[in-house]
Amino acid sequence: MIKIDSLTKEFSIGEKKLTAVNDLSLEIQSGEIFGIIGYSGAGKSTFIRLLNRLETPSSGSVTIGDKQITTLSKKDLRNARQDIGMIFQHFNLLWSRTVQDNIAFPLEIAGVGKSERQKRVQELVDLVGLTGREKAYPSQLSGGQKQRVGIARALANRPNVLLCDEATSALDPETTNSILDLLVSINKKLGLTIVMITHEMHVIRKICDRVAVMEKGSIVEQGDVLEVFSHPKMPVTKKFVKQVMGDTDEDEAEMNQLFQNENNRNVLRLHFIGETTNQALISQLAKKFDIDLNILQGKITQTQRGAYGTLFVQLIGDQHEIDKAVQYIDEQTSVEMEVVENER
Ligand SMILES: Nc1ncnc2c1ncn2[C@@H]1O[C@H](COP(=O)(O)OP(=O)(O)OP(=O)(O)O)[C@@H](O)[C@H]1O
Repeated sequence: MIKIDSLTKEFSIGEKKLTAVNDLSLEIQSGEIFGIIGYSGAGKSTFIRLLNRLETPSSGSVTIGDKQITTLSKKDLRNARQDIGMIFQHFNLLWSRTVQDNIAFPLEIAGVGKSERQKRVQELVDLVGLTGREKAYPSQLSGGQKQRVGIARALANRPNVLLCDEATSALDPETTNSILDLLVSINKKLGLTIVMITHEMHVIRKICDRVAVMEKGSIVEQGDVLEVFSHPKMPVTKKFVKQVMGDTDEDEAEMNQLFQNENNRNVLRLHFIGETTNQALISQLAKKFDIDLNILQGKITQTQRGAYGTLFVQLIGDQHEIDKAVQYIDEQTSVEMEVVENER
């Protein structure tokens, strides 16, 4: 477990003091993928660099496993860092070294012998999907491949924790997805705890179990990703959710317009959260009851903890059958439902 207690980092700029991380406390469980999201300047990079003491805190503590990182001597810190891998937005590779030599670098520093090093490097190359590219130089690789080298290098000494500092921000959406998939598979295969900072809600949605929202050096909201998606509290969180879900207020307004038309009766708003999200519900309803279903609008998005979203559906047919279908959704499924009333 990672335990962060009242962590504060102040920078002095001339006479002025700037508090980049402000009395921040947080617990991250072993084996989870924990995301920290915030806009530029929120203090995310400073925070993640405090975890492995690339930045020295002004006050507070960071404990990873049984080690209090903040009080370790330089030598003990060097050893402790072998348990904490890190990847970066701009990869931070050694440009004059090949893929295999970049990955071997932390093993050389740790004093691992040549034959064991070679074996480990090959394992890592295979793990991150770079087989055949061992002798390439970073300049010959795509952005996604460079990040794969970064990940392999970060995992070389078999760390328990992987810190990701905007690891996909320099990548196009498709490559971002492939790197995120790789991180999930590594998390599952190795039981690695992953802490990632990002300004993209898509990253949180796709791979994180829990999320904390950071603003002005503090965490203003945190929880399970699904919970935060479905019930965002703070304005900043609502803005991030909008990044992925679109503007739900606008959607509502559009739907209300539609309901002014009296032909639009029997409209349901189905709200899916997590395991309850069962898109098969629509086909089930059509099979079980003598009705047609017309999907008017909606958005369902997948998270690590299941899917989340809203569908507006109109039920068409005999009112008795429609009532039975509504009762079925209400009583037999865990989908949250609201019958949207026609105002006329
Ligand atoms: N070494 C430093 N010296 C002085 N101020 C710093 C230093 N590092 C960061 N800051 C300031 O601390 C605040 C938080 O910066 P930080 O980089 O941690 O934010 P961030 O959320 O990661 O944003 P970004 O994604 O833009 O880097 C900013 O106001 C920044 O200017």
